[in-house]
Amino acid sequence: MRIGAIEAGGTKFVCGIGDENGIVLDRVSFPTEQPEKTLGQVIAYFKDKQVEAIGVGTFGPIDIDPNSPTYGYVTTTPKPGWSNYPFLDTLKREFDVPFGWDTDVNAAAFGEATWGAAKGLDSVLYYTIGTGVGVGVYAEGKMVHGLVHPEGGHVLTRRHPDDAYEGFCPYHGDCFEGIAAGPAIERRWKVKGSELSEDHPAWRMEAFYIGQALANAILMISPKKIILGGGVMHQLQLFPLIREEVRSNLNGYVNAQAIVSGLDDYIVPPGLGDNAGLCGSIALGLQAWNQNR
Ligand SMILES: Nc1ncnc2c1ncn2[C@@H]1O[C@H](COP(=O)(O)OP(=O)(O)OP(=O)(O)O)[C@@H](O)[C@H]1O
Ligand SMILES: [Zn+2]
Repeated sequence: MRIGAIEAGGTKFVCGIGDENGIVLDRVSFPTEQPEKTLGQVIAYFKDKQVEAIGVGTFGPIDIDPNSPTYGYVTTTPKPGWSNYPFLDTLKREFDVPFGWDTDVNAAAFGEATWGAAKGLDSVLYYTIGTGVGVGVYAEGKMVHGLVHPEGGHVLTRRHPDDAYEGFCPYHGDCFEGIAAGPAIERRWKVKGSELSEDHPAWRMEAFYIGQALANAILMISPKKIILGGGVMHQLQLFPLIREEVRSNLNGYVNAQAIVSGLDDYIVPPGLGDNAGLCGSIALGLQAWNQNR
């Protein structure tokens, strides 16, 4: 079967076709511009693709409450043109198929639980640490929705004693995203993260912040696996440093094998690699199709 998938990011859109096993059959990508233009490209791409469902995993914040009059809207984003934009309705007008709709990170968590590093688990957290920080929560076999959706990038972390950087979050300054996302690394050290050497002190400081956010999440959600993706996590030397910080923050309090002796398998990169987002959207589309049968 052919499932359409849209991974809508703040900088680029990825559209693709996948099958019911999460295999990506085709993909294209274009920059995120004004919604009329970008969604026009999305519609043109899917026009002749004969998909049976479409899954959308998108940047947010978004309205995911099916009973809300603005369900399927992007809500308060500063992204020019996208604030209060009826993203989902624009697509529904063109394609008479079931639609799945969730945040990019909830979708990625779902995709990883369906086909990736958390395959078979009913509980996983997915972090993307890139231009921003997003957290997807999949718990008890469902993507977590509440008042809105989880916004775990904006939790507060204690400051590193040697860190003078003020943070860039327009809402909170030095929240976790403000102090640990890619732009924070670049502004603090005056060089792009990708150009810092593997043993630069930046990575210990980065792990210090990520380790706190993860320890908090472990205490609050008790996930069975934590997956860390996004541009910054291409720095694989971060993984052992983060595990060390998590161990030290929890300090023996959480008595589970995964924490006590299994952190190497507990805090891991995406099993689906750079397809985590797109596969998540395929999984959303497949779920919508199944619910509609
Ligand atoms: N190899 C790398 N090492 C360190 N930082 C990197 C690396 N590659 C990209 N980054 C940083 O990650 C950020 C881009 O993140 P990503 O590639 O996940 O894109 P994005 O989709 O725009 O981010 P987001 O998921 O927040 O929308 C930039 O700040 C960039 O400097
Ligand atoms: Zn913030």
